[in-house]
Amino acid sequence: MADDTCNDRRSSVATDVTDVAATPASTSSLYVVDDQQRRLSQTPVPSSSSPSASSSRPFAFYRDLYTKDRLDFRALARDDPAFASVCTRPGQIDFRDPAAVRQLTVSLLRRDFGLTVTLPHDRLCPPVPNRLSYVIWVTELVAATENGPPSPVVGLDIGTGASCIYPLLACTVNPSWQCVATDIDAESLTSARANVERNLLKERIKVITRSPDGSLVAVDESDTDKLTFSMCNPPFYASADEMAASATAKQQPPYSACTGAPVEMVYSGAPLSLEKIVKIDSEDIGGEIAFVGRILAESLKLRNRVRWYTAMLGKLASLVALVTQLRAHGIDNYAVTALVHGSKTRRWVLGWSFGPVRPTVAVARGGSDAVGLESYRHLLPAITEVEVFSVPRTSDAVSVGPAVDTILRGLELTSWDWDDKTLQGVGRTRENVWGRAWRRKKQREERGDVSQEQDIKRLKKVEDGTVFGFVVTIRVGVAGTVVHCRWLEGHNEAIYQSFCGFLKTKLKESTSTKSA
Ligand SMILES: C[S@@+](CC[C@H](N)C(=O)[O-])C[C@H]1O[C@@H](n2cnc3c(N)ncnc32)[C@H](O)[C@@H]1O
Repeated sequence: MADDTCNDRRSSVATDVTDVAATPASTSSLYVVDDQQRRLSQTPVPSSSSPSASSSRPFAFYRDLYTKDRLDFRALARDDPAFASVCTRPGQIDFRDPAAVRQLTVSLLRRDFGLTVTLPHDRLCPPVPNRLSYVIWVTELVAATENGPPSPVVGLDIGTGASCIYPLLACTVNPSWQCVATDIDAESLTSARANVERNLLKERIKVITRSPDGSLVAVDESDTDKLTFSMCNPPFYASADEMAASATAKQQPPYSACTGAPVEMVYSGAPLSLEKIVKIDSEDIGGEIAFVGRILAESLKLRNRVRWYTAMLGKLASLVALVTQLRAHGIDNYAVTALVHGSKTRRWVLGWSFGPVRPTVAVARGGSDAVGLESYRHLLPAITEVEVFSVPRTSDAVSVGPAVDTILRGLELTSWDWDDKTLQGVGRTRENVWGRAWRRKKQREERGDVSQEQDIKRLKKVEDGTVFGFVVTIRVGVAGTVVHCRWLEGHNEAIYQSFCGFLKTKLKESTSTKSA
C-alpha cells in the first residue's frame, strides 16, 4: 500500500505545511514540445454534469493546486470550521489523530474539488495531494498519447477503497471522463458507492464488486470493449505479519492499524509466472509487486484492450523489478514517474502500453522531478524527443521551416502534413524511405530491374501493421532556431534514430548550400 499517511510520516505534528504539500511529478516543464499538451494546460475544462462547484476549473488549476502554494492550514481552517475544530493550534494538526487526518482529507476534497465524502473510521484515509498527483500524471499520459480525434475516456481504478478517491478526482479534473471502480471489501464498496451517489456521479462512476480470485483488470465487467487506462494503489504488504513488523519497526502509533484494514494493505498472492523471468529475492516480494505483477500478467493477455496500464508503487525496488519484467516481455512503450511529497515521501508510478503511441519525455521519464530515478537511467524508457538541428540567431532562421518541409516532402512518406504557421509537421511511414537500401530499390525499379531481393531484405520495415510516426517542430527563440523531432508512434527505436540522423544531415547540407 503506497500510502504516505500511514507509512512515511516523519513527524506526527505538522508544524510546517510542507509536511503534507505534494509536488506532483508534473511541472510546467511538461509543456515543452507537445502541442496537444500545451492546449491541455491552457484550455479551461469544459462544464460538467458533476454538481461540483469547482468542476469548471481549468486543468492547470488542479495541476498546480498543491505545488505553487503549499497547503495553508490556517486558510483551510478559516474556510472550514470542521477543519478548524481539529487544529491543535492555529495552522497545525496532530497527525497521530486519525480524526484530524480524516477531516483534512474531507476538507480538502470539499474546498478544492467540491466533493462531499464520508470516510469510515476503520478504513484507509487517502492523502489528497498524493492521490491528485497520480490523477494528474494519468491525465497527461492520456493526453500525450491521444493520436487522432479525441475518443471517450474510460478509466479503471483497481481497488478503489472506501473513499473511491481516484475516480472522484479523475472525474472532477476531467469532466468528460468515466470510471469503473473495483474492490473486494464489502465495507469499502458500500462506502465507495455512497460517496459516488452523494456527489451525483453515478452516471459516470460505476462501482463493481470483485472477488479475490477474479481478474484484477476487469475489462469484461466494465460495459466497454476497451479501457483508456487502469490505475491502482496496490496493497503494500505481503502478509499481516509484515504489516505488523513494519509498524513496530517504525515505532508508529497504532494509527495505521486503525485507518487501514488488512484487506486494504495486505496482498499475499504469488507473483504468478513473473518470477520465472527475473529472480526476485523472496524478501523483496512485497504485496505490491505481486499485485502489480498480476496486473502485468493479465495485461499480456488483454494487450490493447487497455491503452495504458498503470500502478503506484511504494518501493523503488518494486519499480526496478517490474520494469525489468516489462522489458523481459518485450514491452518497450512504458512510462515512469516519481511523486514527491514534502521533502521525503516518494512514490513511483509505472505505466505500460501495447499500443504504438509514445508519450513525451516529460511524461514518460518523470520530467525534472524524476527524483530517485537517477541511478536507474538504464531502466528508463527510450528518449522520444531530441534536438536535431539548430542555427544561431544571426543565421537565416526563416529558411529552416521551408527546408524541413522540402526535405520531408521529397520522401515517399505515407503522410506528411506541414503547418507553416505553427512551424510543425507530422509524418508517418511504413518503412525507412530515407535509407540507402530504399534509394537503391527505387533506382532498380526505374531501370526495370526486378532482382531486388537483397535490398528488400536490407530495407528495414518499421513493423508489420504498424507505422513510424513523428512530429518535427521548429522553435524560434532568442538564442536561435531549433529543430526538434519527437517520436510519436511505433516500436522501433532504431528507425527513429536513423530518421533523426537523416534529417540532421540534410538540414546541414541545406544550410551550407545556402551560405556557399
Ligand atoms: C491500498 S488500498 C487503496 C485504496 C484507494 N485506492 C486509495 O488509494 O486510497 C488497496 C485496495 O485494494 C483492494 N483490493 C485488494 N484485493 C483486490 C482485488 N483482488 N480486486 C480489487 N480490489 C482489491 C483493497 O480492498 C483496498 O481497498
